[in-house]
Amino acid sequence: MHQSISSPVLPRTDAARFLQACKRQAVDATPVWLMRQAGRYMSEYRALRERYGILEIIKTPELAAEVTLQPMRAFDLDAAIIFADILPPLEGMGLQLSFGKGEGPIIHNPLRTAADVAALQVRAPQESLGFTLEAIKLVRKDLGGVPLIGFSGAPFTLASYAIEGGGSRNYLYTKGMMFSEPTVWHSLMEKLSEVVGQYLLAQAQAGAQALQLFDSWVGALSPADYREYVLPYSKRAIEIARQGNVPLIHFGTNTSGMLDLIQEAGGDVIGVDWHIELKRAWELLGTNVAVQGNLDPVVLFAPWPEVERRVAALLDQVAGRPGHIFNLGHGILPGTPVETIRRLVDFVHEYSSK
Ligand SMILES: Cc1c2[nH]c(c1CCC(=O)O)Cc1[nH]c(c(CCC(=O)O)c1C)Cc1[nH]c(c(CCC(=O)O)c1C)Cc1[nH]c(c(C)c1CCC(=O)O)C2
Repeated sequence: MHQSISSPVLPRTDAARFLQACKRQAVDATPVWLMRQAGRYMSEYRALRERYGILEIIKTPELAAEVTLQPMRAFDLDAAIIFADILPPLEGMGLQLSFGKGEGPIIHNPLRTAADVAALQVRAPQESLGFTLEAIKLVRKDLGGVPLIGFSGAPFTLASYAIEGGGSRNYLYTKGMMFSEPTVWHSLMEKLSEVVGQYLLAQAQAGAQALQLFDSWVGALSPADYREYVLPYSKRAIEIARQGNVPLIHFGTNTSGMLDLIQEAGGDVIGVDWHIELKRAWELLGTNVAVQGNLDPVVLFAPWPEVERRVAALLDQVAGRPGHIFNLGHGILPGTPVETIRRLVDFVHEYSSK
């Protein structure tokens, strides 16, 4: 790979802010980063995607590092997130993954039987996911002190892709295994919690200064099912990751009815979506955690004055309480205007520092 592909990021922001907020310390301005901040809404990303597939980018550390830096050069963000995806750990376990054109991820040999689960391998992340660990080391050199977030899918969300074979609306096969074959389910979740925990820990050891666990689809479960079939495994993964001694953000969507359980599973920061007022979420969670969120990503398609009004209202809800990290409630959508992102990041800093 040619060296000149990545140029360093000049830190404009106060590099300490994001990690201070994770620890609920006072900050000069609310830190902001955005889930899926590298991606198709940026022309720089689309240009690289014309030449390389998404898995090719993820598995080439120089390219993954470059894509990680693209939004950092364009916006005054307070943290970078390593460019990867939640699904490659499943490849390491023996599942065949591809990204179909415009259809999202496909697992070609989904898990359906006890034998499928028994055949899954638990390999060391250094062996199966070394490319992301390498990308973390590369990108740290160019970040000028701005913190880098490593991440993993959570056991439930990974199980849902592994069992359904892709995205899903009703999780019939996933819940089918959970409800009808609980022994198989528990054995799968045991393996996944080990893989996820070790992967997060390895990312911290490679240089990630914070970690995020994405349990994107866990809101599909009832609180009772979460408690019985998921919580112990997310908790186990987080316990392993904690040996890395970096703050951990525990994120899910549609979790308003089980925030207490998400918190019980662990995390220094709880990520919430827009189905609950941020202030109310924080009241339910109590004073021992920081919060991240929670603007509806579709708001960013509105005219700027409307975006500004809503962002100000969100910041007002939690003003004066240390430990808020501004983010969307879920990932940036393709087609989001780049100029709105630029104004959003600057406005969060400006408004919250007054
Ligand atoms: C569920 C999930 C996935 N991947 C991820 C999640 C959890 C977060 C969430 O809930 O949104 C996480 C993810 N995926 C990607 C990142 C990169 C880091 C960042 O946030 O900038 C992160 C953090 C790159 C990606 N992962 C993917 C893209 C787009 C693919 C492309 O470039 O063609 C990117 C930038 C592909 C992907 N990957 C996944 C899907 C469903 C898809 C297809 C749908 C889509 O295109 O958005 C699985």
